[in-house]
Amino acid sequence: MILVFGQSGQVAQELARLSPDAMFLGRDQADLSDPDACMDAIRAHAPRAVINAAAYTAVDKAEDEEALATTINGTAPASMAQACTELGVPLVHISTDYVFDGSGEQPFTPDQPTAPLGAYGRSKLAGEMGVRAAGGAHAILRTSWVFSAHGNNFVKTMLRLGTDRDTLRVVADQIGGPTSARAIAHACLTIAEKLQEHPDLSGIYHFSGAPATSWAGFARAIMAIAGLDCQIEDIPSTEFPTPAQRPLNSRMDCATLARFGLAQPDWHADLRDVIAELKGKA
Ligand SMILES: NC(=O)C1=CN([C@@H]2O[C@H](COP(=O)(O)OP(=O)(O)OC[C@H]3O[C@@H](n4cnc5c(N)ncnc54)[C@H](OP(=O)(O)O)[C@@H]3O)[C@@H](O)[C@H]2O)C=CC1
Ligand SMILES: Cc1cn([C@H]2C[C@H](O)[C@@H](COP(=O)(O)OP(=O)(O)O[C@H]3O[C@@H](C)C(=O)[C@@H](O)[C@H]3O)O2)c(=O)[nH]c1=O
Ligand SMILES: [Mg+2]
Repeated sequence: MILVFGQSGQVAQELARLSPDAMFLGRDQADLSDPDACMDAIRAHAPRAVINAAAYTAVDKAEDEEALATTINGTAPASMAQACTELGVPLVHISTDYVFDGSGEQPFTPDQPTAPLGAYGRSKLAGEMGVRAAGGAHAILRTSWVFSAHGNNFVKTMLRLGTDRDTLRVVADQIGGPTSARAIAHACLTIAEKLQEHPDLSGIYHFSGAPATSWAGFARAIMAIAGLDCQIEDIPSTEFPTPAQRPLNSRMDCATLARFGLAQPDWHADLRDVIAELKGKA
């Protein structure tokens, strides 16, 4: 059995669709603010692989709650990895582009130095280090700009705002790869299967949607596909102040994912699917 931490999140819900036989632990079954409980859950269920799809993802709020974010995103994954190492089963752990400082214009490779700009990024980096330190079979999958029909995400925010407003001001100097939760879930399952036979493939991998765009570019695509008459005005990040600073360059080089037979997903195609799904629900 594959054990998944997370139940209500974007990636967890897509994992449930693709792999209904997996076991999903929501907050009630395993609270990541109690890392020992996560360790105990793995020991108790003795799965053949573990996927961690739960995290503290409120980027701005993390600035005020760094200790809690660090327990959930740093200590809990480290404890999961220790339990997985004991059992000899692989852990697939999801991380973020926000571990980088966003300098330059080239895509970051997995081995490039990290330097998070905010508390969320620091907490996720702590998780990466904890997972690696446990010394077992693992994949750290760094992804970015996750969207889906569930939960909170930029696509749903834009659809909501775009319905009421004629224009929206959106940052155009942060560049990255929007990634569907569906594609991430598929990648996690593929990697979890392969790592069981090939623990030598352990390491950090990048997985983000292509082609790279800005949040403003992504917003325009959302309005176009949804048929909403809302103009997107390009603004610099300096005109959209937020408690946490975001990286300007979130481009990630995903080439090494080919080791698992995975390529970058086309976010346009996935965005069409998500918007169609949301329209179906409405
Ligand atoms: N969202 C994004 O844009 C990006 C996300 N990532 C990473 O991808 C992964 C999946 O993110 P995504 O699906 O978007 O996340 P969501 O924000 O959609 O969901 C987060 C999940 O974590 C759970 N969770 C939060 N705190 C706890 C806790 N203390 N104990 C147990 N569960 C908890 C939530 O449960 P509940 O519903 O009960 O709160 C929820 O199921 C994370 O590792 C995230 O860091 C990486 C790049 C971009
Ligand atoms: C709503 C809105 C946002 N923005 C900007 C703010 C921000 O720079 C950008 C995206 O807004 P969000 O709130 O979705 O950003 P954010 O929550 O920081 O998204 C991040 O979440 C974490 C979990 C990750 O790991 C990252 O990969 C990334 O997806 O758009 C505008 O410019 N105009 C607007 O009207
Ligand atoms: Mg957000």
